Amino acid sequence: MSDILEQLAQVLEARKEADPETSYVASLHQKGLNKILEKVGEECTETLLAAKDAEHSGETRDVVYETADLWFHSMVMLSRLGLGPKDVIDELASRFDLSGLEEKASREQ
Ligand SMILES: N=c1c2ncn([C@@H]3O[C@H](COP(=O)(O)OP(=O)(O)OP(=O)(O)O)[C@@H](O)[C@H]3O)c2ncn1[C@@H]1O[C@H](COP(=O)(O)O)[C@@H](O)[C@H]1O
Repeated sequence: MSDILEQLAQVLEARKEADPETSYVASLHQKGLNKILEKVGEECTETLLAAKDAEHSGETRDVVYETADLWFHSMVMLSRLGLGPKDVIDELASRFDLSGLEEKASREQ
């Protein structure tokens, strides 16, 4: 799994107990789950608007920026519920059919 996602998850855990005056993540936790979900919804809308613009303009920078905001707020939501990026990565991995790749690797040896 991405080291960055895992390191960010560790920072998010630590920020649960931080000062809401100085930590954005702590301020979200102080406001509660509904505020965190509101931010996930906002970032989702901003991401899809950026994607629609990108299809017309060919400029993809905003899509990457808004998707990072969406992933970040989704990670705060997961953290709030005692989950982390590993839970999602494991779920994706369980859906991923590795059989074709393993077969190809053994042919190449
Ligand atoms: N990756 C991020 C990150 N991405 C986005 N944001 C914040 O998410 C918010 C995005 O919301 P908006 O775009 O709606 O901006 P806004 O109008 O300021 O937000 P609201 O007032 O509506 O809540 C901004 O305040 C950004 O600063 C982030 N804040 C923090 N992090 C990471 O989280 C770590 C802990 O942050 P603190 O809790 O602030 O120490 C940091 O070290 C960073 O690595």
